[in-house]
Amino acid sequence: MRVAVIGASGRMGKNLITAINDANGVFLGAAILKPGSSLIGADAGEIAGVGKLGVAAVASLADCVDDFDVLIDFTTPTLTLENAAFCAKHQKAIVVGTTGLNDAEKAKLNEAAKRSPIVFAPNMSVGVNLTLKLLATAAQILGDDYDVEIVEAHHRHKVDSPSGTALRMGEVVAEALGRNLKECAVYGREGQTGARTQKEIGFETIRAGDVVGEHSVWFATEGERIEIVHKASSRMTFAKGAVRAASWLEGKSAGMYDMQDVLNLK
Ligand SMILES: NC(=O)C1=CN([C@@H]2O[C@H](COP(=O)(O)OP(=O)(O)OC[C@H]3O[C@@H](n4cnc5c(N)ncnc54)[C@H](OP(=O)(O)O)[C@@H]3O)[C@@H](O)[C@H]2O)C=CC1
Ligand SMILES: O=C(O)C1=N[C@H](C(=O)O)C[C@H](O)C1
Repeated sequence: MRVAVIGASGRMGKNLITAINDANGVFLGAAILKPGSSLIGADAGEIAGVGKLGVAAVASLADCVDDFDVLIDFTTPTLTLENAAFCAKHQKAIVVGTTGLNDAEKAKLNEAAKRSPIVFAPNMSVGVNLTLKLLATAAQILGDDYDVEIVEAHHRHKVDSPSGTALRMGEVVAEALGRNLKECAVYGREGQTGARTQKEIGFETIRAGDVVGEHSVWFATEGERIEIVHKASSRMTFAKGAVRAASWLEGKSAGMYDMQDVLNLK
């Protein structure tokens, strides 16, 4: 399977090229950079630091449309939507790791998934996807007596908050408790907020230094507290998951899938 990486010189882009190079059964078909990048024409393997791979970086998907079967996209919401529309038009599968899409943008991605298969997940690591299962179980057992708070920390460059993973964790817990996250989420308290309400789910965000990604979900009541914690120490965990998703997409029909589908966790 030939895989293309867009945003190839980004934090995830370089890890994705490395993960594709390490994997069996997939190889790098194309690498796409922002138009105007000084790296256009450079070897994608050298951009990623894995040595020459014989794939010169290009400035658009149109420049490499015949060179890939599946695109991996960890970029920005606006660009991801353009890429998904391109893939739908050209019958290519796409793995989307981009976070920070609003509801309207997610609806557009769902439209594209009617024409070609998409794996879309805010976190591609096996550990986080297992954690989502643990959270649903914990919430079902603990019920409304336990206050739920979600704390996440990421590097100083991250542009969206809370993280896509934290929001997905909130959705999973809310669903297990029979709540709608849109109605019960509270983001970053400040000032005279009043006492906590029983059914709110709180989100706290830390942005600092080079933190790869940490998520901690608290279930706290009088007398005890459970914390379910996931800490990523390398972006390769996300990249390997995305490459696994790309392989899994081979032969799939159009539709919207997530990492729970890829990992058979549903
Ligand atoms: N689902 C998951 O498991 C994970 C998701 N993410 C998400 O992935 C996204 C990217 O994160 P990260 O890699 O840290 O961010 P980066 O900013 O490092 O990477 C984004 C890349 O996209 C490039 N880009 C921007 N515009 C274009 C364009 N028009 N054409 C081609 N490339 C373009 C940028 O280029 P330039 O630098 O030149 O602007 C940059 O290299 C975020 O939404 C993040 O939250 C991150 C990790 C894991
Ligand atoms: O921007 C990041 O770095 C990450 N983003 C994802 C998110 O928003 O959940 C996943 C991971 O935690 C790293």
